[in-house]
Amino acid sequence: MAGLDPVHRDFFAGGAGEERTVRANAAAFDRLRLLPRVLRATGTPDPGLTLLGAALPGPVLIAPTAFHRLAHPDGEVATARAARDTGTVLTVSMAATTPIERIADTGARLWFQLYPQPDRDFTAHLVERAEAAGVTALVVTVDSPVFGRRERDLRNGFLDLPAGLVCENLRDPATGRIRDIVMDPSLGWDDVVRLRTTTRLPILVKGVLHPADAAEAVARGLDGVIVSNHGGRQLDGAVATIDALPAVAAAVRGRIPVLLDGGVRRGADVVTALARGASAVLIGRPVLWGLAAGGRDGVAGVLTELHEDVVRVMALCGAATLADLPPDLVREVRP
Ligand SMILES: Cc1cc2nc3c(=O)[nH]c(=O)nc-3n(C[C@H](O)[C@H](O)[C@H](O)COP(=O)(O)O)c2cc1C
Ligand SMILES: CCCCCCC(=O)C(=O)O
Repeated sequence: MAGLDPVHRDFFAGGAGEERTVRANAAAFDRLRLLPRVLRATGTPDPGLTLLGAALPGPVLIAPTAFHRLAHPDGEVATARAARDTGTVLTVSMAATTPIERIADTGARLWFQLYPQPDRDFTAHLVERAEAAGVTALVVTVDSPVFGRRERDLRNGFLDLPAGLVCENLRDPATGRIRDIVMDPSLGWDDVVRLRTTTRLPILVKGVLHPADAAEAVARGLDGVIVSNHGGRQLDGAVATIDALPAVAAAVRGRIPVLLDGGVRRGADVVTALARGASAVLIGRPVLWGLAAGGRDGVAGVLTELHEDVVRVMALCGAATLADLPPDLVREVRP
């Protein structure tokens, strides 16, 4: 990407270990094909949906990604303006480089992603701050008991943000200092459920791949699961998300929304994920590339093109609405 420091580009593009899971997310979509229906007189398809009580124009949301000001000086504010102007949700990373209040000032619909910290009081403060800023859901990332081994970053010596950039939402209210993010290997289901004592926001768990964990999320009264392997940045060798999705959807049986991220790049990928049981999808890196290329306009361009592609693919599959995307629309082919 022109203008993007190669070290930062590697941070955005890279994954853990051999990057097998980064590649697997895309390769798994490549093994799936659509079996379209014809002569359904659909007219122009409507990809709108209601998710956690909110009407959205389409099923593509923005996944939480760290450090947007590495991609563009306007950082998360630019991303939020694009989300607002296209009507989608921006999931703000806990590792955002802009205070949540400034992001919320754009008027975008926001969710807030959280790594629960071992300091439970600080975690409660973070959640209260995000809720006060106006976010409408909490996304708890559960695939990171430890930090993945990101070999590009190790090779590049990328350990710290450049001078002037910090994780603005990690400011300690008592000292004014920025705290480090701690990946907590002692985190358990009880800790996630306990967040209910701090917030009335719906809680989604992000990073679920096993159907038994999805069933546990339902049993624990959580509000949604996001099938995710963190874009291949945590467990290298983890299953591709589109391969994990059908069993997760079967375990959840429609009781709470199932979302998916990882390798979604085209309208056909979105339609494939919805036919396999997702209510909606999220995209990570494409937003960062749009942001690096053109700030707000670059992100809006990525979101608009993908939205239009979803509508086109729905038309070509004979689907008038998202309810017209049954599992038998998707066929697996040999590699
Ligand atoms: C540069 C980068 C930073 C990320 N930061 C976070 C984060 O702070 N919190 C989180 O839960 N996931 C984070 N993720 C994972 C994304 O939310 C998402 O799961 C992944 O990017 C989806 O895959 P895709 O990039 O192929 O669309 C990050 C991903 C990337 C590429
Ligand atoms: C120690 C900083 C943690 C930032 C985490 C961002 C993230 O999740 C990623 O995948 O990168």
